[in-house]
Amino acid sequence: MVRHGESTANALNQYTGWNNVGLTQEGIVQAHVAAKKLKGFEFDHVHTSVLKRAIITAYIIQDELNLNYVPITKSWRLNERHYGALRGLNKDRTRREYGVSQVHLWRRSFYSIPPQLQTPDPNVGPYKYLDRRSMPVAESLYQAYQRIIPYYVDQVAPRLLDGKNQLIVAHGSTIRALIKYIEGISDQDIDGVEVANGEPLVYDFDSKLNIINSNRTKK
Ligand SMILES: O=C(O)[C@H](O)COP(=O)(O)O
Repeated sequence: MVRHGESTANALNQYTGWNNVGLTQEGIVQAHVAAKKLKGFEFDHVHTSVLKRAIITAYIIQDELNLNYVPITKSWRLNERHYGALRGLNKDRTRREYGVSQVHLWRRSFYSIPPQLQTPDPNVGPYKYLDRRSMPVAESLYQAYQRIIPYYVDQVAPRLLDGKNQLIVAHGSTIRALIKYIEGISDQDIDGVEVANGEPLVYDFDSKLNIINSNRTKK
């Protein structure tokens, strides 16, 4: 699993969520570095969100590894957690306005829901055929987990059980949800898990999907 390279919003320290921002030059470099770290891996399938910062990172990795031919599935279910009315705001400014602990809760607690949008965004582009009731106005990590894990269970786990290596290129909270599920981390302890841009996280599983090996550093 790889979190996309630095985005233009990351560089401005802005809440992003479902905002569709591109990569910075640094983010492009991080994607190439991630690919170099994955040298030697062969993937049978690539999964990503419908947000371009993840898609471009996935394309860079596939290109660098000469795996352009590998099928890729883009799903809204792998989108970043929806940041509601916080999106586009500067994280330091909200710390000054709402306090450090409130911002920490919004960013890292499993159940805290950020301030909601008045109405969901219009169903256009990749969300054209998404049931309006599934369009979030803000998500806690718990709510995002509810739409991310079914994707993993339906699309990733069966291929793992079939012995297929896969690459997931997604977002900080998407990957935190997947780590929580895969490692069985508690609702409280997920609070301390951070995912850096462009740092590949590798899991090896046995035939029953128990983890045999992982490079994730636990604090
Ligand atoms: O959506 C965002 O703002 C970032 O991708 C992740 O933000 P976080 O570090 O606040 O979870």
